[in-house]
Amino acid sequence: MKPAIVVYKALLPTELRHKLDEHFSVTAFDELSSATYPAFLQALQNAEGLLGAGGKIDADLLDKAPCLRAASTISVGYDNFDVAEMTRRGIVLMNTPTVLTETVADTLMGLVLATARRMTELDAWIRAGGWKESITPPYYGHDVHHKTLGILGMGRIGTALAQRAHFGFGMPILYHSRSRHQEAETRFSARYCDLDTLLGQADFVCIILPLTQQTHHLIGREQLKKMKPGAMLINAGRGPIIDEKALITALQDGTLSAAGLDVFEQEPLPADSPLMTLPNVVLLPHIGSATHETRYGMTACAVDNLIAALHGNVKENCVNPEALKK
Ligand SMILES: NC(=O)C1=CN([C@@H]2O[C@H](COP(=O)(O)OP(=O)(O)OC[C@H]3O[C@@H](n4cnc5c(N)ncnc54)[C@H](O)[C@@H]3O)[C@@H](O)[C@H]2O)C=CC1
Ligand SMILES: O=C(O)C(=O)CO
Repeated sequence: MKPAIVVYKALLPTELRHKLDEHFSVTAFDELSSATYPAFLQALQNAEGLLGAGGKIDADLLDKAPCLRAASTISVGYDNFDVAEMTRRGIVLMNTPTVLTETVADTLMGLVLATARRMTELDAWIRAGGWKESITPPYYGHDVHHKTLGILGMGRIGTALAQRAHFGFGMPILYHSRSRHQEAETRFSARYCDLDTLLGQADFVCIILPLTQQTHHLIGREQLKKMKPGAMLINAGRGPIIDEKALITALQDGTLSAAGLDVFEQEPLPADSPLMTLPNVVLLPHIGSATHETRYGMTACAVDNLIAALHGNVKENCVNPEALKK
């Protein structure tokens, strides 16, 4: 008999659904809503595998899935999973690094440009009947090329961003990360420094860190005050890395000149968030990796990851290899 799996919020292309069907007995939920949630919980009771995106996968939910052996997330970030609890139960967690790296670095560079050159504000301007004659110096943007870029998190995506900034825009690069990154230093002349130095010297601070206990609210009121006057803050890591209340105050009182955000403390961003009305903010709805090509690559990778995990053939993309030993 094929192992039972539950797929949620995965939007599987036909050929990937067929691939899963060859290996597993699949129960799929395109959306998780109050209408579909009871059936989802019911299906979890026999599921050996779980594949999907988002959601809070904690001990309570794992209790509802007593047969679970592997979970495969269509993302590189896995802060929504209780990894320690999964490892304790011998449940393998798989993710999709690498396939999305270049696309997310493109998004970050796009956010830097859109924020510095006020692209969304000027888009709204022209739609409201404005034209360039009415744009006076207070509405001008700022140069990006040759300005100093600060990268928080010199991992896969941070390095791809450094490559773009160095070769495409001639930007000097500062970075702060858990450890030194030789390739970024050698190939892109990136300079390692502590957080305060980076905040004090960078014209653009780009966050592409994972959300962990250590990075939660890493950027708060004190850190925002340490940023160089006129500097801009870009976040595509996870929303709670920035204290969003402090960010809003800094944007309102001029401590921070502008921000470009793909991620938020609460997602979807609440309609009454002050961020919605601030002109000096560029907002994206967590679409860092959302291109046709990359989302296909991520979904294909997550499918292969689950097949490998449930067939005891894991070679890569395992978040908690200790679980394999249980
Ligand atoms: N907005 C979006 O759509 C997307 C967001 N992401 C986010 O980007 C994150 C990074 O992705 P990758 O570059 O593939 O991961 P990675 O693991 O290659 O890089 C993360 C880097 O952060 C550093 N780091 C971790 N904790 C730190 C700390 N406390 N202090 C300083 N540095 C620390 C690590 O040393 C590493 O260099 C993901 O975890 C996810 O949260 C990723 C993809 C898409
Ligand atoms: O992969 C991730 O971590 C995302 O946020 C979505 O691509």
